[in-house]
Amino acid sequence: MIKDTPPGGTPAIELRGAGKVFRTPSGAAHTAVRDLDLTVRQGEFVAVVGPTGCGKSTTLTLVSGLEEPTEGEVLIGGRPVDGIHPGVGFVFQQDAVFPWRTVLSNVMAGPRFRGVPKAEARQRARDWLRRVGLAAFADRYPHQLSGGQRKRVALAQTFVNDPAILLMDEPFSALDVQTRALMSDELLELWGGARDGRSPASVVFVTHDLEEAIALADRVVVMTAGPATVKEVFPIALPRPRRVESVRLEARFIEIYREIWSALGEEVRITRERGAGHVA
Ligand SMILES: Nc1ncnc2c1ncn2[C@@H]1O[C@H](COP(=O)(O)OP(=O)(O)OP(=O)(O)O)[C@@H](O)[C@H]1O
Repeated sequence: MIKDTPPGGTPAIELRGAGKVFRTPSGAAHTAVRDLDLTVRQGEFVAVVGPTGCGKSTTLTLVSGLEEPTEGEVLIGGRPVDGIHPGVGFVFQQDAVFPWRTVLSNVMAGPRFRGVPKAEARQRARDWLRRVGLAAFADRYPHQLSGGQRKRVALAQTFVNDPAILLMDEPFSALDVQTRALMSDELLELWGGARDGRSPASVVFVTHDLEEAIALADRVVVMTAGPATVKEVFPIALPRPRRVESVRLEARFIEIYREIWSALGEEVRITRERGAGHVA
């Protein structure tokens, strides 16, 4: 087990003994996550893997401020999370685009909402559309784009707000395998080069795909079967820059995969043996 303390400076995200109990419609208590201890450093890319339904998304909603913990603490930049933090960006499996707005207007929406003057918002949006390879698509509507292109819009929409923290919940899982690998590479490039010489965003990336987790992350967090807590944290000592299609063929990658799978596979088996979910 790797001790989870950052080397110095204020950690970007801290979960300290955090837990979440939901009330089900029948009034019963359902523990989704428990005793979560995790620190994400500034500029660190952390991937979270765990069996289906274990509580990965719930962990993200606690960090996002969309839900409050019922136990323990969640801190961003050393302060308790109190509602949705302006420095946090999200990318989910479902695209959060406005279907009635053009691509450009979608990417401008965040800065406009934050009070950026129209001309500057347009300029920033155009710049991000260029960076994600969609400069020629600014006037299209979301339904006129492919799944991968819509995902690029979602990335531009998020990065245009210059988030210090990026929360991603299976952002590429609806894409085909090749597009997915391409998008992972693009994400790494955007993440590495986004903040003009400043430390990159701190990322928490939830995925079902262990290969994706290893290819992207500095550390991979394995969660237990639900109610989830941190089972083990694995540092990924693979050099950057990485290209996901080539890095996963490296001998070291395969060794890391085996090591993490021995921890994750056990939790997946427990979840399967219980059936789809767990009894709270
Ligand atoms: N609002 C809610 N009310 C009641 N129970 C909830 C609520 N949200 C989530 N849960 C339950 O909490 C548990 C964890 O759900 P969560 O979505 O966090 O898991 P997950 O690991 O992200 O799942 P998956 O891998 O399938 O996406 C599940 O049993 C789920 O049914």
